[in-house]
Amino acid sequence: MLFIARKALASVHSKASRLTAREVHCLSSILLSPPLVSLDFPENWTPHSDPPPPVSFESVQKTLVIDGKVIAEEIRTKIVNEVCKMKKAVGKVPGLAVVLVGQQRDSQTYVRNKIIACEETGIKSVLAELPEDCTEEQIIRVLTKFNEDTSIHGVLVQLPLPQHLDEVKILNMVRLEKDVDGFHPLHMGNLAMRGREPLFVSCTPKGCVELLIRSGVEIAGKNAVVIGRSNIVGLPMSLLLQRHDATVSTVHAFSKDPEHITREADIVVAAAGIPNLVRGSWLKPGAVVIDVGTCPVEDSSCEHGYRLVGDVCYEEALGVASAITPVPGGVGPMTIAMLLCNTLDAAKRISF
Ligand SMILES: NC(=O)C1=CN([C@@H]2O[C@H](COP(=O)(O)OP(=O)(O)OC[C@H]3O[C@@H](n4cnc5c(N)ncnc54)[C@H](OP(=O)(O)O)[C@@H]3O)[C@@H](O)[C@H]2O)C=CC1
Ligand SMILES: Nc1nc(=O)c2c([nH]1)NC[C@@H]1CN(c3ccc(C(=O)N[C@@H](CCC(=O)O)C(=O)O)cc3)C=[N+]21
Repeated sequence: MLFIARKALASVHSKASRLTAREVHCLSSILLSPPLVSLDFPENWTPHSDPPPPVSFESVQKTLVIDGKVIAEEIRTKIVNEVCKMKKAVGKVPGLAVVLVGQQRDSQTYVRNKIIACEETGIKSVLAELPEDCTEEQIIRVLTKFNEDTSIHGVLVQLPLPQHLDEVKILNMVRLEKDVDGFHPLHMGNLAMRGREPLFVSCTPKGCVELLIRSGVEIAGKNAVVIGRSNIVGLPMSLLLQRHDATVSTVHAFSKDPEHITREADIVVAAAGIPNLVRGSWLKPGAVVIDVGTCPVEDSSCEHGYRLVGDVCYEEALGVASAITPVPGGVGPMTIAMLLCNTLDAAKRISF
C-alpha cells in the first residue's frame, strides 16, 4: 500500500521523490536544530582553538525567562504552512493517532492538549480511548489498525499505562516509521550512536534543545547536567546533549552529592519530577536552566485546587541563572510542538 502511495505521489513530487530523508528534514526548515548526522561530520569544522561565540555563562544580575509558549507558537505557525502546502500538493494532511488507556486526569489533559494542537495546525487526529481494565490484546488490536492505516503517520501511546499492562510489549507494537514519540530502542540506539540518525527524537528532549538553540545558547563544549534518566526524558536528553557536543553528567536517585554535580554545570536540565528539588545554591552563577518537571501541588487559591511547579526553585534561580524556562509555559508547549513536527516529518517521509 505504501508502495502504491509512493508511486502515485511520485509524479507530483518528481524532484522531491529523489530527496533523501535528511534532505527532506532540511527542506522543512521549521527547526533550528541541525540534523544529527551533520553534528558528527560538520561541514564547517571549528577548531577548538577558535574562541567560542559570546554567551552569558558568567555571573548575572538579570535572568532571561525563556518563553516556551511563544517559541512553540512560532514553530506551530510554520507547521500550519507546511501542512497547507502538503494538502495543496498531494491532497493529504499528516495524521496522528493517540491511544489513551484509563481516566487519569493529567493524562486526559495532556492528550486533550495534543488533540487541540493537531486541530489548530491542520493535522488530522484520531483518539482511541480504552478502559482502565482493558487487555493487552485490545490495545494491540487498536495499534495494529493504526499501523496499517495509511492516513495515520504518527502513533502515540500515552504513558503511564495501568500496572497490569506490559509497557515494553505494547510500545514495541508501534510501527517504527510511526513512532513519533521516538521511544523504540532502535530510535534511542541510533540517537546514542555516532554517524546514525534516528527517524524520531523524543519530543521533550528535542524541544529542550530547540529552546536552547533559539535562545542563543551554545551547547558544544559546555558542561551539562541532566537530572533524571527516564526512558522518555532523562536518557534521550543526555544522549541528545552529547550529540550536540556537551560534556554530560547524569544525576539520578542514587547519585551522591547531586548539588555538587549540578553546580559544575553550564546547562542544567531538571527532569526528576520532584518539586523545587534544585535550589538556587545548586546553580553555578550564569547557568542556563531548563526545567522539565511538571508537578501538581495543592493550592486552594487556584482554579482547579492545584498549580504546576517545576523541579527548580524558580524564585531562587532568578538572579543566579542567566536563563530559565518557567513552569508552566516553558518545556511543556515545546513537547507538543515537537510532536506535531515529528508527525509532519513522518507524513513527509511517506509522501516523498
Ligand atoms: N514538560 C514536559 O513536556 C514533560 C514533563 N515531564 C515531567 O518531568 C518529570 C520527570 O518525568 P519522567 O522522566 O517521566 O519521570 P520518572 O519518574 O520516570 O523519572 C524520574 C527520574 O528522576 C530521578 N530522580 C528521582 N528522584 C530524584 C532525586 N531526588 N534526585 C535526583 N534524581 C531523582 C529518577 O532516578 P532513578 O532512575 O534512579 O529512579 C528517575 O530517573 C515529571 O515531573 C513529569 O511530569 C515529563 C515529560 C514531559
Ligand atoms: N507517550 C507519551 N508521550 C509524552 O510525551 C508524554 C507521555 N506519554 N506521558 C506524560 C508526559 C508528560 N508530557 C507533557 C506534555 C505537555 C505538557 C504541557 O503542555 N504542559 C503545560 C501545562 C499543561 C497544563 O496546564 O496542565 C506547560 O508546561 O506549560 C506537560 C507534560 C508528555 N508526556
